[in-house]
Amino acid sequence: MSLIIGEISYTNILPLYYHLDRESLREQGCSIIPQVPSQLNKAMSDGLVDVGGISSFAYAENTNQFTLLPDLSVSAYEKVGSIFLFSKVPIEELSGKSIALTSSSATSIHLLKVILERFYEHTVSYEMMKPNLEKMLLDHDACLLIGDDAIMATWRKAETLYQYDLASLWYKHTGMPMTFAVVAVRNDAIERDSHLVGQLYRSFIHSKSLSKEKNYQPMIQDILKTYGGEKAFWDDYFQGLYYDFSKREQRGLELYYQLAYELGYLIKPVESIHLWGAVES
Ligand SMILES: C=C(O[C@@H]1C=C(C(=O)O)C=C[C@H]1O)C(=O)O
Repeated sequence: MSLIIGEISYTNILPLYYHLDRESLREQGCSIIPQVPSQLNKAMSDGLVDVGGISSFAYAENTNQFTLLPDLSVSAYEKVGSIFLFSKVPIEELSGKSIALTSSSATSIHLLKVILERFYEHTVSYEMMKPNLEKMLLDHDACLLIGDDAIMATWRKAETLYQYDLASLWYKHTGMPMTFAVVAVRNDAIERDSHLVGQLYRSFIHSKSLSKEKNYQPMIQDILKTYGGEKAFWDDYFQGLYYDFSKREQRGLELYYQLAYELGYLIKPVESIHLWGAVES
């Protein structure tokens, strides 16, 4: 019995992992692998990771192989605070321009495409690049960064750049929340080790509840040591993120999947979001 657990190496998902009972999971043969979302998405779809946080877009590409753990996500309503388009021109003027996209993302790069193509009717060229604001903007008109790369970039970006929060743009045009990450488990891992998946699930829920109960302290104290910044910034950041996955967040995600499918970014439509233990209707 063992599980390989993926852990997104960005602070946004930390409340789900911070209070995990790592000791007990390790004793039962589990290992935890920290990687950026795009790497975890691939590792999970290749069967190298069994369970963990992944891009919500990656779930849509693997609905036949993955099941979602209920009540867990990284979602945002009016702002996310760590997924930004940095642009040399206002967003309305991006048609015909080139945009560099961070290679660490799957959800946000497709969300940006949906927003620009569907809501602004822009035709834009894209290039995937390693996350680095300065290098990305050398040969491009705009760039998309996520996670801590985006946060750090806001701390040092030039005043001349326009900055757009993708959750705010999505909310403005749809009135819906956006779910960036979900916690998925491979169906073969459920068949093999459902007891351990259950234990891990309860530990995720415990971590989420305890993180909220403690108002994200002492997690923020640790983040300050690693990343710096102001305590007030991190307090505000975590207050703006939602870690539940209620019907409302699911409806927002379904709309995103539908638009991504209509624009050809998903090969198959997502018929339904499959939650572990949920009765199929
Ligand atoms: C909230 C964020 O969401 C992240 C964005 C992801 C993506 O774009 O694929 C994947 C996982 C999330 O942790 C963030 O990057 O800040």
